[in-house]
Amino acid sequence: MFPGMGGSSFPSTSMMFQYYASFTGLMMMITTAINTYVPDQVRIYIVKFVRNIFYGRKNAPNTLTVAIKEFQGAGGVHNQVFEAAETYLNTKISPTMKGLELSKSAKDKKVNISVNKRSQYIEDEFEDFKLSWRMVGGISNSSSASSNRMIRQPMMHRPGYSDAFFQDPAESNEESPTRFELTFDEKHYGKVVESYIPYILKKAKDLNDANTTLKLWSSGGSDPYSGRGPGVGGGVNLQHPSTFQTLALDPELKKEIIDDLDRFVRRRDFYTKVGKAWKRGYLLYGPPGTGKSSLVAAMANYLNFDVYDLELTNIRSNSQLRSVLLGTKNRSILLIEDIDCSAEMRDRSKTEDQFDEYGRPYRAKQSRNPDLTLSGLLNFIDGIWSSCGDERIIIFTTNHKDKLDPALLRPGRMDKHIHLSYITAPGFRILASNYLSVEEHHLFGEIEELLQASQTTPAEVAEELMVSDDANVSLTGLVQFLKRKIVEAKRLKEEEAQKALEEEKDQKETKDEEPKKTRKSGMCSKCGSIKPPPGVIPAAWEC
Ligand SMILES: Nc1ncnc2c1ncn2[C@@H]1O[C@H](COP(=O)(O)OP(=O)(O)OP(=O)(O)O)[C@@H](O)[C@H]1O
Repeated sequence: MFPGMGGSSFPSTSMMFQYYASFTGLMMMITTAINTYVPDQVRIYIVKFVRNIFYGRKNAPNTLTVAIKEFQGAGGVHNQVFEAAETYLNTKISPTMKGLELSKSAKDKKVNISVNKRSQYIEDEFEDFKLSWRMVGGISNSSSASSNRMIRQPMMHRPGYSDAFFQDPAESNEESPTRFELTFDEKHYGKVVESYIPYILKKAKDLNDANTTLKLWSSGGSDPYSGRGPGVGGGVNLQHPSTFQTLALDPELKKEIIDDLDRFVRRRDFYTKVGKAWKRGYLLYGPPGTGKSSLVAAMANYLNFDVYDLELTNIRSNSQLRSVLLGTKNRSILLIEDIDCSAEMRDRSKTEDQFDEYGRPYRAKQSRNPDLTLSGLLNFIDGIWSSCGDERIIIFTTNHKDKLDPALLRPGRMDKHIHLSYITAPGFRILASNYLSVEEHHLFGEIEELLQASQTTPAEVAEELMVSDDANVSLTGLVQFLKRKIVEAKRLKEEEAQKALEEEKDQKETKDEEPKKTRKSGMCSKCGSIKPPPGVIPAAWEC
């Protein structure tokens, strides 16, 4: 009979709770005391002892823990196994887990559920054995601190696997690199390496291919040595809605670009066979507002590639550039915009005008690295990508192809040059359909004629089409805008012609005046020498 049970042989429910609470409290106290006062080596012994009681000395599993670091090697290249594990483990979520996170971007079709992997063990089963995952190390924050606490409490978690976590307690400090620890019975080592890890890589690739949320990484602002990744700041979801459907481009050009991309992603074997890095370079050029950035986003959305926006002005040294490049993932686009605005990338033989032909001031984009030249940058990218990159695209954009360093324009340097120009009738129809949902309208004919007579960018048309949801209002506004634009262009042209005429006249007058001036000042009209030869009258002599 239990104390406090009265005449009954079973404890009451409230008594049961009391016993349970006391037992749990006692266990917690013991655990805390062990963790605080018992040295690690003694704890290992206790864990082994308890494990042998559970399993018997012979049957106790010998667990093995392997570390999968976020970055590999001294250069800090992304470890594909780590990336794959991160993606894969989100499929192992159960509602009882701690740190569940829900998110949804405007682009996602459904709510994404992920889990804070630092806060717990995630169990998995493969074929006939079990494995346990946990993320440790990295940035010092509360969640990593809590994961470190778990390392120090093996008795509270999976006695069979505990001693592996004691292998190197010092490694678990908060400054250690972020990594996954994968723990399993060592007899399955071969299966893990040969089957389980390849299975995770494949599974993660399938998941990534199906996932439409792309990332835009920027090299701007973040400190590459802060430990938050090698030089590329935290990625933000790329929510640029541009796709090949929404892009106002001539259909042939659109098809050409899509075919080129398809061909590129299909040709892994070809690149391996010819011993070339699997990469492709595009130079997008054209006036502002013709859709260069929109095309980059459409390409990323089409291929499901992340975009790394490399801001050259933030690059201070070659080692930083190297670090940034090494931080880029496979299946990604490296974007370098407005390459002509970077003084180092310009053709130095061209005059440094203050304004471009579109009336826009040149943005002073000076790399902080005086050693960085265009050919240096290109060689660097080639070298790094040849050795460690796969399935990469590099895109340069410029408003001024004519001002670029010829090194970039040399045949074979960029694989494809794409000219984005002023809008044409098919492009306009795409925008009208996207913005106003109209496929046909009585003003279309007039608008198409006006577009032909003007140099109008898709950005300008898009702005007019957004004025009202009422197609009549927006299209009438567009007609007026185009008419004004044509009148204005005509006026500017006349003004320029007038100016040119006046300049020509001035030059002629100056030329006519020059000999007179020379005579007046007593200078030779050919060589400019001031002293006339002896016996020559200053007003009329020549050497
Ligand atoms: N070809 C296009 N198709 C659809 N929309 C476009 C196109 N070009 C421009 N736009 C619209 O104009 C906006 C600005 O265009 P975008 O930034 O892509 O031009 P850009 O050529 O990159 O300009 P810049 O040279 O100034 O960087 C886009 O957000 C989009 O709304």
